Amino acid sequence: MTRGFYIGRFQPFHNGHHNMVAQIADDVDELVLGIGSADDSHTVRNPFTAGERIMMITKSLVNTDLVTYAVPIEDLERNSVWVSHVQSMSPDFDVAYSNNPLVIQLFREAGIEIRQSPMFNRDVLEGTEVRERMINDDDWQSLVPGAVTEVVDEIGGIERIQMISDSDSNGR
Ligand SMILES: Nc1ncnc2c1ncn2[C@@H]1O[C@H](COP(=O)(O)OP(=O)(O)OP(=O)(O)O)[C@@H](O)[C@H]1O
Ligand SMILES: NC(=O)c1ccc[n+]([C@@H]2O[C@H](COP(=O)(O)O)[C@@H](O)[C@H]2O)c1
Repeated sequence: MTRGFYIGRFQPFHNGHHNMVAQIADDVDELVLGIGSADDSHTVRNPFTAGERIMMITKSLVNTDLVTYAVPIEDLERNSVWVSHVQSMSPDFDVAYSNNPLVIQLFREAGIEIRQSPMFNRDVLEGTEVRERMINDDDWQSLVPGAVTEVVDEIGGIERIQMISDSDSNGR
């Protein structure tokens, strides 16, 4: 039995993340999805709460042939103890997945196996691009699983991100 760990901010969970999970599913029996920056929400860069991101992920992966756990992980001021913090919040895992250079470095230094994946269609499958389209009333729905569109509708996500962007001093 192998359990993997995949961390991201998932703001929102998009088709690039979904493809990455589909690929990871070939390697592992179970997967923990770490919801990074769990303490942040209501900014342009991090518009959705940890709870909202749990809904997006759980509903998007309902038909995936994999046991999944979504676990919120708050940020820390100290990178040097971040991996221990992650381990303290997550079910045990054998291998971590990320394409983020800092995350890769921290797991490596902690002696944990880390795997990267190719980027899928990165010119559009990027959280920043999805959020820009939400703000500008462009087509963001084609970049995310159908379940994410439903969650964003349910929580009034478009109204929220447009409001934040209007009043904004938060970075994108
Ligand atoms: N299109 C993609 N294909 C493969 N992996 C991706 C893709 N987009 C993001 N990832 C990876 O998924 C993980 C989580 O990504 P993250 O939540 O930061 O999304 P992002 O699209 O990079 O968002 P943002 O633009 O908001 O920073 C990171 O390791 C990231 O490199
Ligand atoms: N010191 C820390 O709190 C620390 C260090 C490395 C990564 N992280 C988090 O891990 C997540 C990585 O996800 P992304 O690949 O989506 O950036 C982010 O939420 C990031 O803030 C936090």
